[in-house]
Amino acid sequence: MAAKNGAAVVYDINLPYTELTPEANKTTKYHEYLPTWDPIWFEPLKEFEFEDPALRVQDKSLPNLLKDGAKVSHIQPGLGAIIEGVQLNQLDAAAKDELAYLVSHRKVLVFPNQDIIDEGPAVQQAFMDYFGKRNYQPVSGTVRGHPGFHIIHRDGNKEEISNFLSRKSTTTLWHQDVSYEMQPPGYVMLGLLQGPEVGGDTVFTATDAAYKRLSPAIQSLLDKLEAVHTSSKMINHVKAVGAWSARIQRNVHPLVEGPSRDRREVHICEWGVHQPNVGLKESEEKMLMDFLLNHLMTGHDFSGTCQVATKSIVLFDNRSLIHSAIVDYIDEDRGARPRHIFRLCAMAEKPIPVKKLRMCLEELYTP
Ligand SMILES: O=C(O)CCC(=O)C(=O)O
Ligand SMILES: [Fe+2]
Repeated sequence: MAAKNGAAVVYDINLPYTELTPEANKTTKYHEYLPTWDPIWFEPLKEFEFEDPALRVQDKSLPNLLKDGAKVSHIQPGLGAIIEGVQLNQLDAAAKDELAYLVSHRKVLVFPNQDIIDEGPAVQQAFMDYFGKRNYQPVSGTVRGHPGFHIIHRDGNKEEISNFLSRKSTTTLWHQDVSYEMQPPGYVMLGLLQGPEVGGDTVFTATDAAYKRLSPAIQSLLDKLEAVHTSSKMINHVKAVGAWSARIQRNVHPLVEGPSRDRREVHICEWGVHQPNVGLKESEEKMLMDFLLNHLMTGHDFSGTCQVATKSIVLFDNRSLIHSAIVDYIDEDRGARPRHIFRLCAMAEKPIPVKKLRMCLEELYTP
């Protein structure tokens, strides 16, 4: 097999689509997007060049993106915006650069009623390829023929949800997407194919704002630390549900990092904030993690909720946020009401040890 940088090699073995109950089979609207678990080998990634499209923008009034009729409503003063009157499938290169600029400044944008939702996986993947190197996640169900897609489909899923809640007191799982890659995703797209009328929202917390709130003493301690990011827990989950997965990814990133932009963000992984050179002890590491997680999760002045209605596209900057799905659309008898979402990630720069907090709570069952 020729070693290509991060390429996906799809074997000629088509496993059946995720099995649905007859009821879920009827309610599912986008069968083409049901998760498939065909064996795919992902070549390890080598370092690659990344140029952030946001850095090409000169005119900060964003005239190519925000034309007449576009409406920008902030979700929270420092975070998030709902953009109406813009169709993502109509954007040219200059407008996409401005989109990247707006995403990286507001951190998360919601675009309701997007026609691109119905244009198929090839069009959606091509759109996201503009924003960085395509990500193949080695541990998730994907769209057959389009291994860049990561799919979450819930309809019923009674056993999975009750197993999960037998160990956890909430469905909230704060994380950063695919942070175990050497060059983790920057721009990320979520597309809601089908969702409940109420609920199924996504919460976001800004890790640069969280860092700024800390005292200089704590900041300078965090500045010296690194965190281990690994896909091993997700792979264990994937194996537990009987699926196939290709490789464990593990990378060590600075805990606090700063991109070529002007802010500091914290990047943490739940199962490791340690730096052998600094030599934190286990109890110190635990104390620090508990403190940071609590700080990030309870900082409602730098977090917000996005209402993600059917046919919405959400774009967020994975470098300066952590986020969580909210699985609150569960009926006692049936389990989850239908919710079907795809995620596409565009990988960005290698985290560099300057000033931002990379946070990942990836004890996840899916992402
Ligand atoms: O379902 C959502 O709202 C978010 C999903 C997510 O965080 C992920 O797939 O990584
Ligand atoms: Fe995620």
